[in-house]
Amino acid sequence: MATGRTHRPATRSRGIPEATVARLPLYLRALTALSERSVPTVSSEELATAAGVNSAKLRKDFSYLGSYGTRGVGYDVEYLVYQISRELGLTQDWPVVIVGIGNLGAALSNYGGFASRGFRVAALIDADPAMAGKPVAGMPVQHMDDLERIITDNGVSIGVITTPAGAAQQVCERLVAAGVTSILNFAPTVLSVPEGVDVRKVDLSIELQILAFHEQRKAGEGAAAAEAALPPAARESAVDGTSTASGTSSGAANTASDTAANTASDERKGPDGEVPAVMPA
Ligand SMILES: NC(=O)c1ccc[n+]([C@@H]2O[C@H](COP(=O)([O-])OP(=O)(O)OC[C@H]3O[C@@H](n4cnc5c(N)ncnc54)[C@H](O)[C@@H]3O)[C@@H](O)[C@H]2O)c1
Repeated sequence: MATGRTHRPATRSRGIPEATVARLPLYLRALTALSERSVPTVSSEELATAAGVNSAKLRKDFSYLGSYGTRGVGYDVEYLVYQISRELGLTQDWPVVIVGIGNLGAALSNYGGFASRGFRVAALIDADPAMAGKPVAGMPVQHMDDLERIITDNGVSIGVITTPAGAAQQVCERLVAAGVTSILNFAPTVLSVPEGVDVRKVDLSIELQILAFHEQRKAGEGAAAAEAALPPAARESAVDGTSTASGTSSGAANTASDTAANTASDERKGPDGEVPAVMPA
């Protein structure tokens, strides 16, 4: 098996940069909400705010789709929903298998949001013989022995891995050998896949680490601002009185921030520069 990562050029063959592709689901979510409220048109500023994206970036992103909007009117909501869905391949039904039906796998199986976005859970698969035939989210869990047949019969190209980390690579290899070419990995491990297989990873603890880093920085800034607001005499006595303690604690805080920042950014990129599926806000 090749060293395995998702090797993708920064720009897709049809000329849409990966960063734009990563923002398309954000636009689609905001547009779907507008469509549900029967809003006919939206300005780039309104849509950018709803999607949490800068409006100049949004206009640039939409230019890749050939969508420029109408001056003074904005973008046609329904047409943009169609365009983005088509670009993301969501105008067709995607059968998906979930492998590892424990706490997380069962929770994902019960999530209703996949179907409305074009993803049909075709099968739930687990290695535990005691699970076989048990209903989860209204479907019987199937055994790993049947994985290859299930994938072929259902034409599955997307697999979700929610097994323990130690089993994930082996599960991944079986999925790929059976014809799966896209994997959403929840297990906390880096998967090796051959050229042509896409892996997206989701790790909520990494997102929490990034938030912890920002929380810590906010707390540090708050303490500095409070100290700066003190009258000079009080500031000096505050510094004198706590010089050792504050020196130690701020040194520790810096070290911890640096560690959190490094961990978060290293983990976020992955060794191959792969970006996790969940993007920070
Ligand atoms: N990405 C995240 O944010 C996130 C959050 C929570 C959990 N996780 C990860 O998700 C995974 C599952 O967590 P969980 O709490 O659901 O665990 P769990 O133990 O409840 O479930 C794991 C399931 O995988 C099955 N399994 C084990 N080996 C298998 C194999 N070789 N083939 C098929 N099935 C196999 C087990 O029988 C079990 O049903 C873990 O790796 C965990 O670290 C990730």
